[in-house]
Amino acid sequence: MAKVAIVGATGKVGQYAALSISRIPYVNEVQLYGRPGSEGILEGIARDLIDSFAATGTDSSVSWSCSIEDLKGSDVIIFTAGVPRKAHQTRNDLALENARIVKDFAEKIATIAPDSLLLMITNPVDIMTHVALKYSGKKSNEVFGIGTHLDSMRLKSAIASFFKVHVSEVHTRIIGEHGESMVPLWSATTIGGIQISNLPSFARVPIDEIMTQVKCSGQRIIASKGATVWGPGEAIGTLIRTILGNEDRILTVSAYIKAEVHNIGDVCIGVPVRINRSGVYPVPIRIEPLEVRNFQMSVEKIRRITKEVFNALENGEE
Ligand SMILES: NC(=O)C1=CN([C@@H]2O[C@H](COP(=O)(O)OP(=O)(O)OC[C@H]3O[C@@H](n4cnc5c(N)ncnc54)[C@H](O)[C@@H]3O)[C@@H](O)[C@H]2O)C=CC1
Ligand SMILES: O=C([O-])CC(=O)C(=O)O
Repeated sequence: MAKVAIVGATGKVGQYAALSISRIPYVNEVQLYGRPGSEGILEGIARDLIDSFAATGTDSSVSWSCSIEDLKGSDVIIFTAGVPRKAHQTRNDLALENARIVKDFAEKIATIAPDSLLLMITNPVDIMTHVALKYSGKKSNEVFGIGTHLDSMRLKSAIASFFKVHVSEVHTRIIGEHGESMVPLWSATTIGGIQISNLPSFARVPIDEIMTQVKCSGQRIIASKGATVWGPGEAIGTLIRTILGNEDRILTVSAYIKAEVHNIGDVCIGVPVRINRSGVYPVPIRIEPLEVRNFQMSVEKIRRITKEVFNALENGEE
């Protein structure tokens, strides 16, 4: 059984993540953590969550706290604290503001929760994952981000809809930045176990249209309803279930790579990893030359912004 804590639990994603993880049978304690002063709202969220349990037969305990020491003993800490973007912004526009929040938190939990896995959601998630890794001093398998898992879900739905098949028949993944430079791996996409390019109808797939839809999904949802909530919340649920069930599934998350993709590394970015109870393990892969080139460009972009953020954090820049 496991204790899972949510940092940023008063936020929109934090609240839905709480509901989503409370339904995982391995979770016996959900801890809602918020900034000092948010005790009242945390209590309300906890009560509302507990009200749902009688209907779902959920049997976890729910606690709330504004004291960071209470995160001690968490098996996994899900980090959703920070500013979300407005529809006219890119995720990278949030980098420095959110990096300061992540750094402060990572330094504190280094001693409070040295054994916890840390799942980053806050955007820009690849850069926040690297900031959390650096300042928490944790091992690289213990700190990871939701990365391109949600983008891969979005692509999977779009492909299933085009081919009129159940989503479970589609296997695909997107690697790279959770953002504009993301790279769909058509070479790793199958429908009913058949490589997608071996299906005659592949020629009719509107690839550019589908990728625009995937890339703009977050922005479109933010423009119309203010925030993306259920997609990320369910993605968080899948990741936590995979970890706590020690499932060894291969999912695409933001992880620190050394050289696993064609010798490209020293960056936190979306890649296929094997996930289990002790964390994430990037899977060495070989992909098509065009995919390598696009991944390399995505890596260079993320490395550059990460470096700028690290420099600004070290120099105390505003
Ligand atoms: N990577 C992904 O796939 C996704 C990432 N996100 C990101 O998750 C983050 C949260 O999004 P929402 O829940 O919609 O935002 P929200 O505004 O509803 O919630 C933000 C949370 O962060 C806390 N917070 C804000 N400033 C803080 C500070 N200085 N120190 C400590 N805590 C602070 C707030 O109290 C609140 O709990 C954003 O950065 C958003 O971009 C959201 C959806 C998907
Ligand atoms: O678009 C955003 O800012 C939120 C997010 O990362 C997503 O839903 O993909």
